[in-house]
Amino acid sequence: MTPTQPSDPTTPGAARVIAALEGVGVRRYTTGQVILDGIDWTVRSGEHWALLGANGAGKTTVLRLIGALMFPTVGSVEVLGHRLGSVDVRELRAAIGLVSSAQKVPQDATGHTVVLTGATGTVQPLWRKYDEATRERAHALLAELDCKELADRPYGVCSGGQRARLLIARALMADPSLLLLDEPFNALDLPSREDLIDALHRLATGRPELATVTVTHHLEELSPAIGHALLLRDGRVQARGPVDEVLTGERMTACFGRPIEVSRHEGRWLARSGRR
Ligand SMILES: Nc1ncnc2c1ncn2[C@@H]1O[C@H](COP(=O)(O)OP(=O)(O)OP(=O)(O)O)[C@@H](O)[C@H]1O
Repeated sequence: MTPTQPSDPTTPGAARVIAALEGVGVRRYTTGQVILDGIDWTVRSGEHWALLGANGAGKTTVLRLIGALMFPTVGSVEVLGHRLGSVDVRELRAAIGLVSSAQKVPQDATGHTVVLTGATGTVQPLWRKYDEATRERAHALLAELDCKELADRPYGVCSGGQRARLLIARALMADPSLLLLDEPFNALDLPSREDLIDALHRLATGRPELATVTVTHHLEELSPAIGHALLLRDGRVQARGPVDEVLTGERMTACFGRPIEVSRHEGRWLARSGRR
C-alpha cells in the first residue's frame, strides 16, 4: 500500500511548514538495527497529527527527531525553519513544547511552580527569572487547562490526568509553535481521558496556529481536532495524510498486521481488532 499525500488539499495555502522530514533514516550504531527508514513527512501550522503504529514501530523516535532531541543517521530534519545539524538545538528545543511521562518533575513542586519551569525549560525553578507577568501567565495557563485548583498542590499528589494537564500548561509557557505529546493518555481512567481529550480539543480550537503531534495507541483517544495521521510499521511510513483517508480499516489492518475495523461517531473514533 502506498502512502497518501502528505498534505491535506484543504490546508490553507498560507500554512507554514513547521517540521519536515525527508528521506530520514535512523540506525543504531552498535548493532546496525534500522529503527527508521525513508521517512518523508511534513507538519504544517494549525495541523494536528496522530502518530500510530505497533510497539517498536518508531513513533517515539520520530517524535524525538522533530523535538530536536536526536539526529537522523541519513536524510534531513527541518524544524521551525532550521535544519538539524546546522542550528543550536538548545535554542530550537526552547521553541518546541514536549509532554512526556519520562519528563523529570520535582514531586514537591506545586502545580504553579511546575508550569513556571516551562518558562526557563528547567526541571528546577529559577526563581529570579520569573517576573510578575510570567507568574500571571502560568496562572492563565492553569486556567486554560482547567486546573486552577492545582496551583498550590504538590505535583507528587496530583492524579495522572492532572499531571498530564500540568505538563501541557508547562509546555505552553514558551508559547511554542509545535506541541509534541508522547502517549499523554497513558494510564488515565475514563473520565480523566475524556477531560484531557476535551482540553486538547479546546487548545486546538483556541490556538489556530499551533501544530500538535500526539503519539497514541488508541484511536479512541483522538480528539475531533486531529485532522491528520501518520501510520508507521517497522520504521517505515505505512500511510500518512488526512484522517478520513488514513484511519480506515484497510490501512490500519495493513499497519498492525491483523484485521481491524474502524468507525467514527461525532468526530470520535472506535477501533476493534479481530484475530489474525
Ligand atoms: N536508545 C535506543 N537504543 C536501542 N534501541 C532503541 C533505542 N531507541 C529506540 N530503539 C529501538 O528502536 C525501535 C523503535 O523504538 P520507538 O521507541 O521509537 O518505538 P515506538 O513505536 O515508540 O514503540 P512503543 O509503542 O513501544 O513506545 C525499537 O525496536 C526500539 O527497541
